[in-house]
Amino acid sequence: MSQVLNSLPSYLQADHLGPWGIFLQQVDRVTPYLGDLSRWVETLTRPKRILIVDVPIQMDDGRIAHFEGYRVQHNTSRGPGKGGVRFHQDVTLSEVMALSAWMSIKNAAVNVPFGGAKGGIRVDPRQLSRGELERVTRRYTSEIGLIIGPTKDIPAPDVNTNEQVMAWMMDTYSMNVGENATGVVTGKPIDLGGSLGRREATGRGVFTVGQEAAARIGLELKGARVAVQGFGNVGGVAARLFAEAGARVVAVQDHAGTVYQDSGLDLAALQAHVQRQGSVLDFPGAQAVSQDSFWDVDCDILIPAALEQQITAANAHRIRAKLVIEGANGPTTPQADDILHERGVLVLPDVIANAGGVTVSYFEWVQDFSSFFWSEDEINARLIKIMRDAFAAVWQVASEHQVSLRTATFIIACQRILRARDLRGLYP
Ligand SMILES: NC(=O)C1=CN([C@@H]2O[C@H](COP(=O)(O)OP(=O)(O)OC[C@H]3O[C@@H](n4cnc5c(N)ncnc54)[C@H](O)[C@@H]3O)[C@@H](O)[C@H]2O)C=CC1
Ligand SMILES: O=C(O)CCC(=O)C(=O)O
Repeated sequence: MSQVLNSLPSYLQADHLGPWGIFLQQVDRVTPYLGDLSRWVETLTRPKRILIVDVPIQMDDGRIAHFEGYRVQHNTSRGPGKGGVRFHQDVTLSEVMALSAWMSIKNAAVNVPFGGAKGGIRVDPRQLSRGELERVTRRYTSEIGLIIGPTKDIPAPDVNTNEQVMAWMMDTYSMNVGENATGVVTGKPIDLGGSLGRREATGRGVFTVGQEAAARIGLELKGARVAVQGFGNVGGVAARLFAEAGARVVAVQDHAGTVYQDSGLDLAALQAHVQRQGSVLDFPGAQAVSQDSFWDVDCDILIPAALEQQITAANAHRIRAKLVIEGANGPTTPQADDILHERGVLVLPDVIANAGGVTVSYFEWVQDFSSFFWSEDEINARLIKIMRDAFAAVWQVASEHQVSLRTATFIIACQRILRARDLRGLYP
């Protein structure tokens, strides 16, 4: 690690092997390409603002339960903080810090006028009743209300949060400030100022850049074998779009199980099964395989669309895909990245591959401010153009510097962020 990283305060150094540590390693890799702007690079290694909140609620049985919540604003040089909120039993500060930093990079990579932020609550929402979930959401929103707002920091859905959670967040914030603040969150229901196309946007972005990358490496999508980890908002939509393009989705893994079908899974039936049963487990007609065997599946395209640190030095050698498209944030460790690179596997990094969601969140925010709503065709066309242009720029920088697509995305994004920082200057 460089001297910049050694000079960090202890709470930022605590977790070199966790997600934040991975982000720091990624910054280390990009620094040599930043020229004069590298004098500002330490900015990226110190989140602007970290808020840790206690979220007490009354459970249905009368007990008082406390949950730990976070909101981290990594960088706001290019605009208000923007990024999702995750409800998961394993959420940590390191994770939320890294996720907020990847938002800064992602937002700059697709050039939407936002900084990076992210939030989370350390809670397993599957263990909560609907009433408990609503109380946790509303209390958390009030607690982070100190720092969020339509021009300050705008949350959105992430793992285990959805349109309903965004509706509760918007309503709570609006009640607290005494006005209808639809622009405080994105990913809302359409009836409350949400945008057409937002629900599918991340998966559509994954598919769009996947299409571009496949064309560059001569991989025909028709008949291509696809394996997807995570069958939620991102993985579910991406799988469907690849299947619609003629690919065969042969394996799907979620938190509870892995299903495999050599002839291709019936995704509509699988989606209905998940709605009913809560997971892909026991999907009729498919073969159940162990969680670990997922990495050995014979496929051309692998889409990790669940959580961080899934592709590691322990399984990267086993991956048979030619193309990995990171729907999830941070699914590949730096060691695994190097192994895949040496093996000639092309990795489309999260910071560009899953930027479709925040791109349509940007459209939603703009529509809320203007109270003028666009058609779904208009939204999808604008989304696809932004994703294709961003991909082309990343591809060009990667070729120019002979670096990975991840480092190329970081070069473009860090230059934009640090240029904005430089232009703002220091006060006084
Ligand atoms: N929702 C969005 O718009 C965006 C999400 N992302 C990222 O995409 C990833 C997935 O997010 P969503 O689809 O929104 O979440 P989701 O909550 O809709 O779905 C998550 C999926 O991952 C599965 N999963 C959870 N733990 C797992 C494990 N240990 N092994 C295998 N599968 C597991 C769940 O069963 C579920 O199918 C996350 O990394 C998130 O940060 C990135 C950009 C935008
Ligand atoms: O739509 C957004 O604002 C952010 C989505 C998100 O959390 C992500 O891209 O990881």
